[in-house]
Amino acid sequence: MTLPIVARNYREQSPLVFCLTNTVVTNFTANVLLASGAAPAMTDLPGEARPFAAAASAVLVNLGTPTTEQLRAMEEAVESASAAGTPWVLDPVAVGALPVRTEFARRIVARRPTLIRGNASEIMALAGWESSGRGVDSLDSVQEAIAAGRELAVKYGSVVAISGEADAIIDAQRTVLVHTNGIGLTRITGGGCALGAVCAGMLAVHEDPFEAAVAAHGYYGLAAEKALAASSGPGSFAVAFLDSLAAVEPAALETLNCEEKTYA
Ligand SMILES: Nc1ncnc2c1ncn2[C@@H]1O[C@H](COP(=O)(O)OP(=O)(O)O)[C@@H](O)[C@H]1O
Ligand SMILES: Cc1ncsc1CCOP(=O)(O)O
Repeated sequence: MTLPIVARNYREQSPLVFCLTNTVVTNFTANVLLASGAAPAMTDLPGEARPFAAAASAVLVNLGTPTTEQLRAMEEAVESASAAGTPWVLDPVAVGALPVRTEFARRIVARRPTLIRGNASEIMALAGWESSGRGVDSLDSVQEAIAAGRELAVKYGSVVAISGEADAIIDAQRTVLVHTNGIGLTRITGGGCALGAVCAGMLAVHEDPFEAAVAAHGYYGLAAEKALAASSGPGSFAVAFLDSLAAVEPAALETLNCEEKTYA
């Protein structure tokens, strides 16, 4: 895989990532994109979403705090991104746990996201499986969700990324586990949501979405490890994480601990 090249292209090209995301993590997500070298832009107004999705490098649709109006803007953005060939990421936050977004996510996924990114419970629920999410958190393991992820990948032609102790990246043929220590990210809000934005940016700079997703997870996880070593609790971790995103060298991805899995 060409992971360092993906990260280098990301820094050099600074993709414009249009985020329709939740109110909890908007500011953090913008800072994560800036620190990592991308350009964030947030709007969720119907009427603006359509032209912007066609002009942006990539689009993130995150269902964390949907409003009726935001859902309309998301439909516009997805329609427009699909027509323009703009890569887009679906993050099905709390799908399975809450009804309105679950119905919406199951409908919009049929528009074939370039990448579906979520925790194990969200991916299982999106695939129509029994799951045991607790609000925005997963109570299921990545291993339990891999078969559900593959079902989504086959059905919609999407890459699927499942976050957890190790992150699983899946498409119809391949499954790779990315091993980094991202535990610090589970102690602040937005750790998963901002990862979706970085994934969107990496998709914009590399033609193979599977490799782009692996690179995004690896880069993000390496930054989290560096930040953990430099911090003394969740507050200082959040600040150190931004510094680490800016400091991680693309070449660090050469030695990323990736495990290719084969399943029957
Ligand atoms: N148990 C864990 N140990 C180490 N890192 C984790 C663990 N769970 C999640 N992470 C990391 O935290 C980040 C956010 O993942 P997660 O918390 O699963 O997302 P979400 O916020 O969507 O539930 C990812 O980079 C993931 O690798
Ligand atoms: C707490 C919360 N509630 C609705 S969205 C959200 C943010 C969740 O962010 P993450 O799952 O990335 O920590």
